[in-house]
Order: sequence, then structure tokens, then C-alpha cells
Amino acid sequence: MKIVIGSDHAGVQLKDGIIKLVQSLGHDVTDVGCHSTDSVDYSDYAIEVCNKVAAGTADRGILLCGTGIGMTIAANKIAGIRCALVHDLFSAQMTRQHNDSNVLAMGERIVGPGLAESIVKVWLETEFSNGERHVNRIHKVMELEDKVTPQS
Ligand SMILES: O=C(CO)[C@H](O)[C@H](O)[C@H](O)COP(=O)(O)O
Repeated sequence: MKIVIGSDHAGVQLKDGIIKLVQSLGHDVTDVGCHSTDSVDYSDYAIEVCNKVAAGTADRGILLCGTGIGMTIAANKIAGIRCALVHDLFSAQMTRQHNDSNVLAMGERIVGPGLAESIVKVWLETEFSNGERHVNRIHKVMELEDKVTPQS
């Protein structure tokens, strides 16, 4: 698969190990930055990663920041993106099987490199279950992208 990865300054130290792992699993990796611990805005990297996934120039995206929360909030505002914030192996498996997540977010201030890399491996290797109930639920969620006004 084509994997695009991005981080802010608070996630950058996890990034190199994850890139090496993803490449060792046979995937093609595009790193959109950042490349130092100088302070940057997570939103810029979430947008760049998710635009590539939404456009189909990448199959999946990985986002890293301090908690993964800012990246997740930004990512899920982009049409076509289902970003999952994951810090355990069970969620990594479930979000692929049930949610067909196409972007994974993690926080470097929450997980160490060993767990983060195990999460990435499970997330990359778990297929969507394609179960009818999950497909229906995902369609309902994705239809929200066409509704511009919150319903009361
Ligand atoms: O957006 C976040 C939290 O929701 C990310 O964890 C950021 O990486 C974090 O806020 C960065 O914090 P900093 O004080 O600017 O290093």
C-alpha cells in the first residue's frame, strides 16, 4: 500500500521508527514532515496527509502528535476520512474490522515506540470485515459530510 505519514513536533520522535517498520512490511511511505522538534501546527500536517488519502494518492495515513487528539479532530473534518485515535492493540484491530478507518492517529506523549509500532502493524494488517451492519453504519456516518447544518 501507499502510506502517507505526518507529525507535529510532539510526534516527530515516533515517526522514524514507524516509517522503518512500515517500509519493512513492504509498503511505500511518503513522509510529509515535520522533521524537527521545533513547534509547528498539527493541523497543517493532518490536512496534508488526509488530502492525499481523500484524493486516493495514498491508501492510508498515519498521524502523530502529542496526544493524537488534535490530529484526529482535524482529520475527521476532511471529507472521506475516517481517522481513529488508537493507543491499544484491540482498538487497532476493531477500527479496521468495524470502521474501515483509513487514517490512524497516535500520541507520542501517551505511547512508547514499541506499542506504537505494534499498533501500526495490526492496523495495517487487519482487513475491514465488510459486514453488512458495518457498511450501513459507515455509510450513515459518511452521509453526514453532506449535511452542513446541525440538526436539533
Ligand atoms: O493537539 C494536540 C493535543 O490535542 C497535540 O497533542 C499537540 O501535539 C500538542 O497540543 C502540542 O503541544 P505543545 O505544548 O505545543 O508542544
